[in-house]
Amino acid sequence: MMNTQPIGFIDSGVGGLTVFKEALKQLPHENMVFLGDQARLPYGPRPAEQVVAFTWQMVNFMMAQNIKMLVIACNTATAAALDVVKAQLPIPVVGVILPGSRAALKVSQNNHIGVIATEGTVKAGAYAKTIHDKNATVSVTSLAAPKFVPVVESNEYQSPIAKRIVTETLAPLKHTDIDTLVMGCTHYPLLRPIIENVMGPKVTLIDPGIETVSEVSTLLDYFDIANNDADFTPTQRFFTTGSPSMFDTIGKQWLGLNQLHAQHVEIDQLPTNYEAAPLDTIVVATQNAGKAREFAAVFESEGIKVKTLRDFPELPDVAETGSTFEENARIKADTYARALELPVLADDSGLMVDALGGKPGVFSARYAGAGHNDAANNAKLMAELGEVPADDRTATFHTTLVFAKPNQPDQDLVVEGDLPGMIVGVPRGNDGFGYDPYFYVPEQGKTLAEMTTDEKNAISHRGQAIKALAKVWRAWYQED
Ligand SMILES: O=c1nc[nH]c2c1ncn2[C@H]1C[C@H](O)[C@@H](COP(=O)(O)OP(=O)(O)OP(=O)(O)O)O1
Ligand SMILES: [Mg+2]
Repeated sequence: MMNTQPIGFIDSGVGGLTVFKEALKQLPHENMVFLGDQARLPYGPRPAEQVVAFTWQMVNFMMAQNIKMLVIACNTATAAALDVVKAQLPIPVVGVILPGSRAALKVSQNNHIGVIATEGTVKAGAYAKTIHDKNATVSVTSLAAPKFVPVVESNEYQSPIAKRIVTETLAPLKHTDIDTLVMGCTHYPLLRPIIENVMGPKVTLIDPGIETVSEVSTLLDYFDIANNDADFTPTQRFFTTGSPSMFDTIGKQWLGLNQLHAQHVEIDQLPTNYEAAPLDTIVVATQNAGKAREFAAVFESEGIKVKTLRDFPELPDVAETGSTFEENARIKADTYARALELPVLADDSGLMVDALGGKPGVFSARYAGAGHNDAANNAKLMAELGEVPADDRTATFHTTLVFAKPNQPDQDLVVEGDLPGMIVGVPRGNDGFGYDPYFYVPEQGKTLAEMTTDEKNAISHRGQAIKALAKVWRAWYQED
């Protein structure tokens, strides 16, 4: 797969760059976007509701960058907002606390883990809770280190001041027997040499960022949204709500880059909650103009535009290799949903003639051979039916519709519709497409090609399937 949508990283400031640095290492082909909310840091002392509101503003900024995955590279924001953001965003969201807790549990020998973090993270008990969920016998000692973030953000993290602050702050932990210390704020790994020095060799430091990026990597594969093109040279973009010059200085140093130009952005007017983009377009994975017209007639009457594969000429064809309508519709919907990163509706349909043992069925489009040629297909149908008497020419048109979301291959929505009728020996009517001129509907006294699009939709296999879809798709669309 070649998915070049970026991965988004958000933090209150430059701390998230410790996670970003790890991502550069582990995910060398991914485009990435970073946002630091430096104008409003530190997040640590703020009330949780405010951290949630600020986080949504960062998330909304990121969603406008068309990201395929979000990393909350901030422990305070993870503690306050991960659950709600994860529940509402249509893309995968990763926080830092669970991966950090997992790493600490793996390392600790004596089951006594220390955590240093911001006041917000400590107050929420985020690490203690997550660690105890996994192993209730472990004891966790948490300590707030509110002075660390300002030291890092002012680019003093290698200075004597930093040494003094770290030594003073960590003093209470020196009297414990912790053998593992989680750096529970993404700013802290910048202070790692000093923290290591103060805590001594018996304490192993945990940088949750490293484990977080491993989880990101796993999820990219799981959702099949990684960019696996080894020749691809990715770009990194950096945004800050504060001053780009300070960001650039620390960023270049920490990431070891020669060039780094962060762009200043304002996000405080963005919404503090998430509103899914209103659905105004449905993509139907079809090359068939006749089908497209019928979908458009239904959806456009509800104010929804219909796009088809003709609007995306760069997309490759897929082979309809299934042996049922549903299999083929799934192949079309799933493949194009993933390629477009959008929900996609596919239609697989066909004509089943009783006197021909249900043929042409799933082979309706290719009845007379490869390619789409309605005239050749109809000629073959007439030839095959030969002298079969009019009364025995019963047939059924069938449609299976599959609606697929890009990130949830197991949640495809499937509906069907059937229309019984008769195959006539002489074509009638100029509307419709495919086998329509030969498909006679006794109740209407017309072939499908003698009906307007609306008349056909009112009774047809496709029209019925769309009606079944109409009852369920909005709820399905909004589900995770
Ligand atoms: O209402 C219909 N009225 C007349 N003919 C119809 C109808 N519905 C399906 N049919 C015929 C057309 C095609 O020969 C085959 C569907 O094949 P099927 O693969 O689903 O569609 P397709 O290849 O034309 O377009 P695509 O796969 O890009 O959606 O059955
Ligand atoms: Mg087809």
